[in-house]
Amino acid sequence: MLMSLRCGSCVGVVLEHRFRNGVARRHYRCEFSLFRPSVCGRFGRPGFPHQLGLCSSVHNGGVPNEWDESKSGEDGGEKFDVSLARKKFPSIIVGNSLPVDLYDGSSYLPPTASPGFDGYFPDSGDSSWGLPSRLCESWSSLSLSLDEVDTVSGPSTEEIANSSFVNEADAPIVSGGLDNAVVIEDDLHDMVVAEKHSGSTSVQFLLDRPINCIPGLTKRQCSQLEKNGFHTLRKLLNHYPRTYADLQNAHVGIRDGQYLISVGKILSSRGVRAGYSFSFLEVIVGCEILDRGNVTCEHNDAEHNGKEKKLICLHLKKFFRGARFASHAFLRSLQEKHKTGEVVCVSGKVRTMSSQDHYEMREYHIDILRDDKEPSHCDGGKPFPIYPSKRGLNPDFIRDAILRALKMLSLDIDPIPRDITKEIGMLSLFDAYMAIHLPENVFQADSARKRLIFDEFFYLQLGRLYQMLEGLDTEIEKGVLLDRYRKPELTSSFIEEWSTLTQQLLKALPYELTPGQLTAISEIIWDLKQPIPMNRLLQGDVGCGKTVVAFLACVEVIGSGFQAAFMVPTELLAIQHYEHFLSLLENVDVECKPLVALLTGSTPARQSRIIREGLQNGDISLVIGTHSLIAEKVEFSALRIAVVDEQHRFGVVQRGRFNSKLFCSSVSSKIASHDVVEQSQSNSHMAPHFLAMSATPIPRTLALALYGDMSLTQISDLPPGRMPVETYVLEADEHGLETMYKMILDELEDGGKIYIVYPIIDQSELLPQLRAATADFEAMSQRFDGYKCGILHGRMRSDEKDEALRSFRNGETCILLSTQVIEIGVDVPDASMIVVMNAERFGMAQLHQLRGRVGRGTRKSSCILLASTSSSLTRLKVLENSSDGFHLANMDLLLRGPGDLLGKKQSGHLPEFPITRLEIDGNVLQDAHLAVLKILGRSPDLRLFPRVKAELSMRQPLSPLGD
Ligand SMILES: Nc1ncnc2c1ncn2[C@@H]1O[C@H](COP(=O)(O)OP(=O)(O)OP(=O)(O)O)[C@@H](O)[C@H]1O
Repeated sequence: MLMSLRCGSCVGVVLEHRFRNGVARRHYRCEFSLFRPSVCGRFGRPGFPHQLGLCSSVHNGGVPNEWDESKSGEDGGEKFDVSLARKKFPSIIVGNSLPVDLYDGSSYLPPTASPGFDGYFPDSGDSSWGLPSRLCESWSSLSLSLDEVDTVSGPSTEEIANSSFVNEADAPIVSGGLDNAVVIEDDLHDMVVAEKHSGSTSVQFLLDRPINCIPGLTKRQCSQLEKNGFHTLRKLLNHYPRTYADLQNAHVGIRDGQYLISVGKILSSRGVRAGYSFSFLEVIVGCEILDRGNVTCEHNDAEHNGKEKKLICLHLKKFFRGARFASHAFLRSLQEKHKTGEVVCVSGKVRTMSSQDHYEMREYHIDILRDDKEPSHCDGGKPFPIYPSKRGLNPDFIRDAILRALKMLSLDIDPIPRDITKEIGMLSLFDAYMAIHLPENVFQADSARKRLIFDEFFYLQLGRLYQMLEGLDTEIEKGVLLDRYRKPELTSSFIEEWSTLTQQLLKALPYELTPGQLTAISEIIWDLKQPIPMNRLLQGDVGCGKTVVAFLACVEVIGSGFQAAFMVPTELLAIQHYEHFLSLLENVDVECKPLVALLTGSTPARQSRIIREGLQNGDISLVIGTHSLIAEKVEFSALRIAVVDEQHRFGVVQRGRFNSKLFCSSVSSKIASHDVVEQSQSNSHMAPHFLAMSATPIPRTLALALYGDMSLTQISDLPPGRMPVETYVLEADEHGLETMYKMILDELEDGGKIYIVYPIIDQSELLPQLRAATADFEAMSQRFDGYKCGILHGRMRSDEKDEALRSFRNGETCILLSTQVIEIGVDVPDASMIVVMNAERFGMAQLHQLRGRVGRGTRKSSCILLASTSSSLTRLKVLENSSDGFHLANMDLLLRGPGDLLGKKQSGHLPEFPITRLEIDGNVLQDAHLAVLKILGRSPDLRLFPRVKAELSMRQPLSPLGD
């Protein structure tokens, strides 16, 4: 229940009483205090800390205050006598009675949480910004301008409702707006929100208003922003910080090679001509940091902030080669880019220099902060946002524009009802925007990050499920579908529901599927039977048996009269899969076996033409191949599933092309069975199902998979009898090499088969430290006399490669010297040892993949990683201790850096703002899934959530199925 009344002591205060179970809670908002602090100084003071707690956000209408407490007791939760109140205050609105208009709501300014962010408001440029004491004036002028530019409307039912949820963990009761007040029980809440929706359209589209609605920006500034892609408020607000600087430089000691992010002043900048065609730029930045030598555990913060700081000099160097870079004009322009005295934030890896406290940075990022900002005395230790640079835009200007945009936000910009986000511990969208741009601390920023990732996942999944529901006719069908999603154990098909061909293949397998494989294939087949294209990532550690699962999926569609395509990144793998599939098919007891083809870059032209014809007329049911499969000339008659192994190895464009190979309506595959002809007719215009496989969940892949709206299937067990691969990290000194040779010999004498992997094919003068496969061939053959060596690398012809692998597989050769060409998918079950030369040259995920080439049978296997630099030992030791691909992917993420904020770039260079952290983001995905089910469970057609629906179509235009 809501009561609206004026505060007796000042103009413009709205007192709201919300009731639940007879308990009233008071919320006070001083609408006008934001404009006129002098009228009522008790409200909206800029100094109020904005309580952006991690999960327990508190926004007392944006204004918690002493008056609140003194009048309403500790939590404002005293019993309230409605009838008495009604007598006293005729303006109180009870039940469905019409509202009494107390004031004109048109001048309403959303109760944004300006307090607490004051420290950040810019103090350059427009002088009315920034100084905390002037914040209210800023708001005042802002509000007026807002009105002038068709500002957000008065608070809607939703607005109040949302803000009430933000306030406390109390009832999800919607209080009435200023023009309407209704008592609503929980389950009616959304209905009313929907009804009142029409009144809040301007709020809904607030984020999509053009950039020129931001008050205080000149026309030139607006066009500058637009030129850089910031066309709307949303675009600007979604320009998230790349990282945050600790302006206090709380580093305690610097090591060589350490990644440093530090704030300091430019001491000098000079462009130096070092030769006719050689020059460099050196910018020296002086940074105050804590002096490690003087820091002991007992020292308190005060001491740290005081005399124990010391100045270090960072020498940022950039080198140029070429006569034109050595000209005076060029060097002058270069050095003038960095002005002495400018305060900057620098990040990059440091190298110690010969003079003490001097460090060199060769690959660095430099961001100009404010000209006048004293690094060590500002912002009270709050993280200072550093934005990705935009060409031609001054970073200060971007920051200012974002702050102005933030001030336009209202509490209710969130289309997702607060009760839902609150239940899963997410910030409201308003809080998330505030906290990502103006965090009080890194935890807040992280919570904001989660919420923003949540949104990405939420709308992707919502779109997908919504489309599925739209495809169903009856409420019962919709209910069943939602139920299955709620209970994932139901989203799998029973073996009896599989096509006859699939069941036959299952019977013919030389082993039993593991529980993980069985669940995976059941889920996939369930998806294959749905009327929308599957988009699924099949993940599992190396050697867990993903291939057979993918084969079964292909066979399922073939058994239903369609075609399947299986794309792998190397020719070697294509041949291996082809032969593997044929061998499995041999044992299948069916009358008409499907025709399988192999298509790679080495397939002779004539043969390739025949295969293409076979695919076009439907004679060929399964084609296995490399990226040749997505060549323009390849057309399918009835492609129903595209499987892509190690999908991250293919470029986005390549994958996209595979995706867009639309399945044509003519179903003419010769294997068509009576099973599913009926199904084929109903969805003959659907895009093919897409199944990606990966044993290396590298962050980028996973992030893309998640953002790319993929369902995830994980195989978490290994076939029985597998033993973990023993891993040894050796330094390539004399002792290490001897140990390695001895281990190889022992293994050979024991009947083992060994891969030796090299980083390069031929010895290179430029890289003398790297061992090469061809150069070592003779030496290895001599050393292990009596054991035949083979060689395999990417420059060999296709048939030579095939032959080399075949010889190794059948035991003719016991040692295979190879490059990383064997890294993906090569399956020789009795290979028992792998040695990786110059292991430091490989990424962790790569090494894990290489290690996965052994231990694929029942024989005990080992892996030797030979490191030629002692500095890489620590990194490699991680592999010694873990055989879990997911863990290693996370370690890679930590060591190489998390890439760009929303996974758009993978820099691998910076420990940037950590928006893509696997473990956490996995949970967020789960949360988003739950939220989607909640929303659709309440309203499958989103009728009750018009704002969610509008947002969905904004983000992901709802296209017809399969488009
Ligand atoms: N259930 C099972 N029981 C026993 N062996 C199995 C089972 N499933 C698969 N295998 C065998 O395990 C080996 C590895 O399988 P597969 O090549 O499918 O693994 P993978 O997950 O694709 O590995 P990678 O990621 O390295 O490509 C193969 O020799 C395969 O025949």
